[in-house]
Amino acid sequence: MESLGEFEAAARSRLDPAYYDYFAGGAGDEVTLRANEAAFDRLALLPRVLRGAGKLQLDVTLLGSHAAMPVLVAPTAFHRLADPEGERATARAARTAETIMIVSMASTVAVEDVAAAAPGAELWFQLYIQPDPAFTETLVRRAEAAGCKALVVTVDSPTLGARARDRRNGFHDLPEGMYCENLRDGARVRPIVMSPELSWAHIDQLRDMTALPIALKGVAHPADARLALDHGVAALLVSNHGGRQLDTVPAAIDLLPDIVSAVGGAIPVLLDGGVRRGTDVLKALALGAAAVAVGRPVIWGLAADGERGAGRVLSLLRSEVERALTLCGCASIDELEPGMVRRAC
Ligand SMILES: Cc1cc2nc3c(=O)[nH]c(=O)nc-3n(C[C@H](O)[C@H](O)[C@H](O)COP(=O)(O)O)c2cc1C
Ligand SMILES: CC(C)CC(=O)C(=O)O
Repeated sequence: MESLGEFEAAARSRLDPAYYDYFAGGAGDEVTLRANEAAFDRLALLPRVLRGAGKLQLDVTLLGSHAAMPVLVAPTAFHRLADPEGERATARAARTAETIMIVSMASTVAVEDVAAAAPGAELWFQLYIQPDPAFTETLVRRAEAAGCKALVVTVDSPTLGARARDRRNGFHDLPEGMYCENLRDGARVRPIVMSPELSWAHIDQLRDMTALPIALKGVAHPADARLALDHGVAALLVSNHGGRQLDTVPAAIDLLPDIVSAVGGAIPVLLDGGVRRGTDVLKALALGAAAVAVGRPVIWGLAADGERGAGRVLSLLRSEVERALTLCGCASIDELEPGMVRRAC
């Protein structure tokens, strides 16, 4: 398969339609879901020429973790719905691509087992802070012990987005025998609680609880980006949750410039949402992202062909980034700058 679009088609033909809809769908009228991809298409790249470019350089170091390319695996739930090996397969694919996998708190393989399946993989852990601080601490300790190098706290989910496809399909529970393994607490599996009561005080408490760097995922407003700096956050992930939470939030790539300017280089800014081509990666990096993450494309790879499919998605993106960078007259991703991106229409 030669493009991420083909992986989605292959995944769709293999998946139970209700699972396909869960993975593919968004909230409300899916305005934001569509906008994420469409906004990349409205941006044009302006290449430089005759630059005597040297050897390609795609490596990035983020929060002390190394990635051989500026494309990370975004945290997505329920990988065993796509492949029996689930997150084990994803972690191995990420390790082969030498990139960072952000393990979802809602993974269907326990974080310890994800780590054990892919020794040497660079893992971060995505956390929904739970109202019970003792349980949040249990999750943090498990992520630390499993070797995760950062916590990615998702802050765009004070409640779950309204997902019409799931309602229509009656999809609200994992099938028999599949669980959110990180939510096990003795004999029971706890539900994930999304709470509107979370505040910056919870971020401060988390900072006191752990030495791991904390990234916030889902910051959209520049004022919140500035507050994040005041609260010692180590990175921001600009994201609208792939259009699955509040509908009609702007496309992720359209949110990026204001967040980058609010942060003023103090901490790295990452982005996810709608990245489907190497050229999308370049646009985000040129506009100031330190790296991007991909959610659905990895799931499509996983559903199409397990570890190999997820690996192929990542290697396709890598080769697209390499070619686009060379065609832009650049050797290193550090040479990308805002002047190379134009609004196309
Ligand atoms: C099926 C699915 C499950 C997701 N699960 C989580 C999750 O557990 N935690 C989280 O913070 N974000 C979750 N997300 C959001 C992703 O991390 C990411 O923001 C989004 O997928 C990026 O958009 P993209 O799919 O267009 O690349 C999920 C997204 C999808 C599609
Ligand atoms: C609610 C979770 C289990 C997963 C999630 O964040 C999502 O489906 O977007």
